[in-house]
Parts: sequence; C-alpha cells; structure tokens
Amino acid sequence: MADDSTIPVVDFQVFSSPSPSDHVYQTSKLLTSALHTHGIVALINHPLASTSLAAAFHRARSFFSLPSSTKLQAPHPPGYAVHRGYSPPGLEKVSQLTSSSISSEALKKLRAEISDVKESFEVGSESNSEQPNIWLPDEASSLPGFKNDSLRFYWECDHLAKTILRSVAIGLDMPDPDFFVQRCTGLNNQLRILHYPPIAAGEVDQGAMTRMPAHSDWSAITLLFQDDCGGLEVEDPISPDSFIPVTPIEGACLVNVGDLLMRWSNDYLKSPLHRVALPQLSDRFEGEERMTRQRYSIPYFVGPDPDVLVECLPSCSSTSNPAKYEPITQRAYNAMRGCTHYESSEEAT
Ligand SMILES: O=C(O)CCC(=O)C(=O)O
Ligand SMILES: [Fe+2]
Repeated sequence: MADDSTIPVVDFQVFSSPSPSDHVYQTSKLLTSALHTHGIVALINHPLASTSLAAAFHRARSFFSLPSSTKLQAPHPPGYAVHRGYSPPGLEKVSQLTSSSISSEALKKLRAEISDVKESFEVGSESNSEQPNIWLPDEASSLPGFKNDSLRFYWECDHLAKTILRSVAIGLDMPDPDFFVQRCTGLNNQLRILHYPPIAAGEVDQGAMTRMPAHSDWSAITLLFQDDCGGLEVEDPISPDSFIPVTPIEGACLVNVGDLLMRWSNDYLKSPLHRVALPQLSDRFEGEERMTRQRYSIPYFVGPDPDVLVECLPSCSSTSNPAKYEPITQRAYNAMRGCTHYESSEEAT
C-alpha cells in the first residue's frame, strides 16, 4: 500500500494462477480497503495480457491518426442517451456541476469559457440493441480488423472486470461472490478510447483549456489504462478539494468505484472525483509553437444491466447506518445524470 499522497497499489497476482483461498481473501480485503479509503487503486500483475493492452493503445493511435473527415463517418449521436461512435475535440464536456449546484446561466458561461480538448471513440457489446455500435462504414480499407479487435478487447476487459467484481464481493464479505457478476453481465459496459491532442503552451499558461474537468463516473466500477504522459488526478480523501496525481505505472490497471457501486455499498466504497489536468511545465515541448505532449487513455466503464435494481447491500447497512439512497436502476440513474449533463451542455449537441 502506498502513502497518503499517492494512490494505493494492490498486487493481483493471485488471480492469475490457482491460489489458496486465504491469499485470495487477503488480496480482496486489500482491494476493498483501498476502494474504501481512496475510491481508486492501481492493480499490478493483473491477468489482462500486456500484448492485448499494447495492441489496444496501438489501435487507438491508428484510429485517431485518421483524417477527421473519415472519423466523422462514425459520429457519436447527439444527446446523452447513446454512448457510441466518434466525438471530435470539444464535443463532450463532463462536469460534476449540476443545475442544483449552480444557476444554468452561470453554468453556460463557464462552459463557454473552458473547452475540453479531447476526442474519443466508444464501443459496446454488439448484443446491446439500445446502444448500437457505430463503426466506420469503410473500416476494412481504413483500419483493417478494427471492429473485431476492438470487440475482442471489450470482452477481455469484461473478463478482468468480472474477476475484480468477484474480489470486491469477497472483500465485502458478501455471501455470494457472484452477486455483482450476475448483475453486470457485460451487456452494458462501455469501452472508450481517448486522445488528448497536444495543446499550445500559451493556452496552458492562460488556463483557457482543460483536458477533463473533475467528475465521478456513472458506472459500477471503471477500469482505466493510461499511457506514460500523466495528468490524471484524483481528489485527496483527506483533503477534499485538492487533488493527488495518479502517476502512471506501466501495465497497471486502475480501478475506480463508480456512483452505482457507491450506492450499492451505502457510501462504504467511494466514487472519487477525478480529472485530467494539463501536463507539467517540464513536460512541454519547447520551440516556436510550444506544445504539450499528447495523451492516450482507455477507460472501460462496467455497468449493471439496465434494469437491475441497485439497492443498499444488507451487509452495508444497519439500524445505526440506514440506507442513504433510494433503490434505482442503471437506466434511471443514467437518465437522471444524463439529463443534467445534457441540459447544461446544449452547445455540445
Ligand atoms: O483519461 C483519463 O485518464 C480519465 C478518463 C475519465 O475519467 C473518463 O473518461 O471518465
Ligand atoms: Fe472518469
């Protein structure tokens, strides 16, 4: 485990080979303890093959290198309801601000002043008819194998996610280790590849741009793979409003709690605020056009199936600690968060 100014690291080796159950239990306790204190953990020696991960980053670089006119042939639909396809830089803005915490005029002004500089492409299960995938029409000639390889990676991430969800259930001393796996079948996950293009250093100096503002994820858990650029930060649990850097560890899988696991666990597991800050001064390329480094990351959002009711786990409540949230389905939670997000970012649609 790390000190308080960095995020915890847990060695997940026991899940790569047959291991005694007490080792599995100890690792699972370390996992849930990290997700309790920080809401995020870096798993090392996890079972996802490093070759698959390297190939996924390679695929992301190839995709984002295509001309804009090609990428825009697989456009993300307007609105919040469907999360698939390509979003060009500046299109999507995430924010934790809600219309109840700030007036809509002030929110609009804030959004007009600060632009998110990133592009993304999102993929789901081919069986999810409510969220149909959006592929390039001509992918065979522009990016051979992109669709099949992306889908294979999607299911490899799902496999890792299920191992982690079982470990969370064990760490929470739940009677059924498959409780979460049965409710998060893989139908409703979302694979996102993200590219943060280089930014002119002048913009960094003026603070006119951000990479991704602070937000929590709407998922049950999120797996996140990042390159070596850095910039990801998570709210400091012992000093809220300040953020600690999530320093890249090669090959590690970051796992953060999403809002729905937080609700399931009655706030025992925290869905942390996190953001992507601009790179450090020392990490800028100098020259006439002083630019920052570009960054790639791959989040994988693990969602319960849309109609699963997320309600406080019996082991996480008592008479002195009653349930804090009303039961809610993923579908209803998505609509609730999405409406707020959509209303307050209408210029993005
Ligand atoms: O790019 C990253 O490292 C973070 C991405 C993220 O937080 C998200 O897509 O929700
Ligand atoms: Fe996130």
